[in-house]
Amino acid sequence: MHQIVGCQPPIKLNEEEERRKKKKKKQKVTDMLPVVVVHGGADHIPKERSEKSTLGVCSAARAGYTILQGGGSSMDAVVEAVTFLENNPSFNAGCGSVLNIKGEVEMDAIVMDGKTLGSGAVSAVRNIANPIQLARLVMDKTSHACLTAEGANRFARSMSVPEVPLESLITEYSRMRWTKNLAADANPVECQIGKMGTVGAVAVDVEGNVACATSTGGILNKMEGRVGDTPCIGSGGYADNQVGAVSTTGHGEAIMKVTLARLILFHVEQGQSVEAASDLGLAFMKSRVHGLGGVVTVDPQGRWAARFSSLQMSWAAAQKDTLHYGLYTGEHSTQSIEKPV
Ligand SMILES: NC(=O)C[C@H](N)C(=O)O
Repeated sequence: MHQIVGCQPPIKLNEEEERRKKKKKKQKVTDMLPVVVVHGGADHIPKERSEKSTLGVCSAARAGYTILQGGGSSMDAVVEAVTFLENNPSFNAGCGSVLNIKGEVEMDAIVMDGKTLGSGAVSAVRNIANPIQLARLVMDKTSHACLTAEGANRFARSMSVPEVPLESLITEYSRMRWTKNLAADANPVECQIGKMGTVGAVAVDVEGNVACATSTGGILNKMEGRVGDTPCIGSGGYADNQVGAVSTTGHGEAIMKVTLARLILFHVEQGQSVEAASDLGLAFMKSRVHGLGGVVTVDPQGRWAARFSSLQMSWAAAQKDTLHYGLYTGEHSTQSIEKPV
C-alpha cells in the first residue's frame, strides 16, 4: 500500500467563510431546541368533545415544555406530558380508557430513550393510574423491555406504585360506548368513532436527546388479553438520537404490520424531512394494509411534525415562546406559550 506523504487537499480561499456559514446554520437549528410535541389520538372526535381534546393536548404540551425549559431531559418531558393526558378522562389512556369485551380496562404503554436506545413497556395492565410511569420503571429498574398483565402489576407492587380501583379508570362515556357496542344491532366500526384517543409525546431536550412515550387503553371491545401496537418497539414509538423520535396512534394491528414508527424514521434516514417521512409512512400504511392513523415526529435538531390520515388528531407542540395546535387536516393555530388557550 502506498502512503502519500505531504499531500494535502488544496486550501480553499473561502474556507473561513464556509466555516462561518456552517456555524451559523448549526446555530439556527439548535435555536430550535427544546421542543415537545404531543397527540391525543387519531380519531373522529364528536364536536362536543373536540374542545376538551384540544385543551388537553395544549396543557400536556405546556407541562412537558416546562420540564424542558428547566433543563430537564426529553424523557422526563414526554413522561410528564403523557401522565397529564392519562389523568385527563377525555383520552383513551389511564382514566378514560376504552373497555375490553368484558367491560374492563387493560392498558399498554411504552417509553424509549434516544440516547441509549433503552426502552420500557407494559401491556394489558390493570389498576394502574399511570401506565407510562410503570413503563419507565421497566426501563430504569429491570433488564427487560416489556412486562405484561399480572407480572406487570406485580412489578408495580414491588416498586410501590399504588394500585387504584378498576372502577376509578372507567368513565361514564366509555361504559356507554361499551354497552352500545354489545347491542345486537351494533356497528363496531362506528362505535370506535370518538374513542381511539391514544396519547403520546416526543421531545428533544437542550442537549439534543430525543425520547418518545405512548399510552393507550387500546381499542373498544377488544378481546381480553389483546395487545396492540403501543408497547411494541418500532410500532407504538421509537427514539434514536441519530435520527429522531416518533409516537404513533391509530389501528394497532395495521401499525404493527408496517412498524410505523421505525418506518418513518427510515425515511428520515433516507433524507426526507420529518413531515414528508411521516406522510410517506402513513400513506404506505393506508395503501398497503388499509390502516389509518397519526403520528408526532421530531428530529434531533428540533424540526417537528404532527401528521395523520384519520379524520382528526388533536395535537400540540411547544417550541421557543410559541404553542402550536390543531385538530383537523391543515389546521395549525398558534399562540404565545404564556397564554392559556
Ligand atoms: N387509539 C389508538 O391509537 C389505538 C392503539 N393504537 C391500539 O390499537 O391499541
